[in-house]
Amino acid sequence: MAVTGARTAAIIGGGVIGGGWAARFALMGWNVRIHDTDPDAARKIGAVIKRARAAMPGLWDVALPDEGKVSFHDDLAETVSGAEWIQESVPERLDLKHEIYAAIQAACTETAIIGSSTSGFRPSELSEGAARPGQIIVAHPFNPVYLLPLVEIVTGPGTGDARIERIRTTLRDIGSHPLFLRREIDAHIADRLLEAVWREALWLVSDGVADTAEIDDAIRYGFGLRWAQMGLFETYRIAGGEAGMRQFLTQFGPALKWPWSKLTDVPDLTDELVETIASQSEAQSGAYSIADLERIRDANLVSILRGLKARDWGAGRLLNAADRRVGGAPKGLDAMSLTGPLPTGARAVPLDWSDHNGHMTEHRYLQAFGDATDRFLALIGCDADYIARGQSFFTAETHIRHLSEVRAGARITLDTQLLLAEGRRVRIFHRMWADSRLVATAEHMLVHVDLESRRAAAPPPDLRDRLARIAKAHAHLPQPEGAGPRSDDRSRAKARRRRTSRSRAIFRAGCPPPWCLERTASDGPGRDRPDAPAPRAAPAA
Ligand SMILES: NC(=O)C1=CN([C@@H]2O[C@H](COP(=O)(O)OP(=O)(O)OC[C@H]3O[C@@H](n4cnc5c(N)ncnc54)[C@H](O)[C@@H]3O)[C@@H](O)[C@H]2O)C=CC1
Ligand SMILES: C[N+](C)(C)CC(=O)CC(=O)[O-]
Repeated sequence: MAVTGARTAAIIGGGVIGGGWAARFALMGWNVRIHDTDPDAARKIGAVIKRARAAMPGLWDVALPDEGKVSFHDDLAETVSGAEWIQESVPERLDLKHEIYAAIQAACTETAIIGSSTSGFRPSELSEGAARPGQIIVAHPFNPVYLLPLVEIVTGPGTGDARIERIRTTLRDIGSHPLFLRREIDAHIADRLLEAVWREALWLVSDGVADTAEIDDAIRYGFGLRWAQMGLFETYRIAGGEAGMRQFLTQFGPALKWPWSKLTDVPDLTDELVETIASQSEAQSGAYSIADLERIRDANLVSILRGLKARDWGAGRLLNAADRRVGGAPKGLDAMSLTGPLPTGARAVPLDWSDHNGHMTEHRYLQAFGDATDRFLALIGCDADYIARGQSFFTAETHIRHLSEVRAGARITLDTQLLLAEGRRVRIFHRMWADSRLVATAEHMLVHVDLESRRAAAPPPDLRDRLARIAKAHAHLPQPEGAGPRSDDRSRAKARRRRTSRSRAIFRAGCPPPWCLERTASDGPGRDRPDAPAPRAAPAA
């Protein structure tokens, strides 16, 4: 049953949270065995995994491992036998959880980690009467488990250093962020905070101060936006002005003694209050089904997380580190075969790259091809250090062909053929594949430039040598279908165009002056124009 080399996770209870765990493990390449007493569990988890496939892999800017095999088992012992990580996500009832651990420990290996998704029980409560108490820990995730990185870890005295290290590395391997609690408390850290806000929100409704939509607006238009990127303490540090946190505490400390919040006082969930909240919630969100809301939530979270990723901040920084772990160090040119197009990208299509037609939108093709160009340039030595030393390539011309559609979550790979490396000019041809389907191609004309003068300049010998090595190998490859004419035909055509339209073309706003791009090392100084403007195209890197 197991795919060779893949690790195995067992999920006991595959509801909202167990389904999310199953999706995260499977999409990170683990084989996943699921045991759930609900006969409808396979359908429900299938829907979660489908949603996760569209949303999760695109959070990474590198390709994730091949998806693991997901299987369903009626027998709990069969589910957990030989599994490395066993995640219990049955309803929040201590007696039920105890029953489940007894059955798990009778069948699992002693080295397996048994994590509980419990929102509030402590490890000492969970492991009461267990055969091996140290084996059971709290691993509390956040919904949706396949997108949110946080997992609160609460261990007990018997957990042991070696197991703690395995918990840390395993969760990092699946792209999660383990937050180890210093000691056990009811409801860990996050649910303690959430519960306080939740209680206040219920009081606000119960007291008729606000309805459910108004309370949600207070969060999503205000402090909710701040919390996603800086949390509470960093946010309030800024609110103290230049004097920071000390000033904030001095200024707002007294308010803590005022009756602003109801703290542990809980409103009675009378039938009337339940009806009030349920009908307000229906008026607020009833236009959407739960499945619609889950899709909208996932798309919003992906955009927020990818935004934070671009800023390399908070959860985004975490994801960038996960990219480096999953993608590993990129191969250099010397480690590559040059007999075919060079591999220049592999990733999944992010959810927020989709448009109203339900497939990857136009400008994201340019982004994916632009990333492939950057990778190609890094391979020939034009990397961040090279650019910092004052030289780079600018893209002067791009031609993209869309051949077949791709949807969010689809894995795409890119490869690059060098068509021309002559003087300052480099012409490359990228192909984008989804499985074995050619979905798009892009041809780019790049010009090597001096970043000080902003003008075309000959590349240095080491860079020219690497280009020449690739060019020699790629000269044996057939001209790709859809590529522009070869350089000889191109030069002749351009020369013709130059004769007829040079004066009109040069100064058209935003257009790179063709004569500037066409100059080659063999052009000689006689063709230099003292009034030549710099190429105006976007930088490639
Ligand atoms: N829903 C949430 O937002 C979060 C819940 N949690 C925790 O995760 C755990 C599970 O919660 P949910 O997924 O929300 O509940 P759920 O009700 O959606 O899922 C529970 C699943 O367990 C299955 N189940 C019940 N008895 C079983 C048994 N004896 N053997 C195998 N499967 C059994 C049910 O059929 C169901 O599919 C709870 O401990 C909860 O506190 C943690 C984080 C967030
Ligand atoms: C409401 N809840 C206590 C089950 C919430 C959690 O445990 C975490 C979450 O995802 O909000």
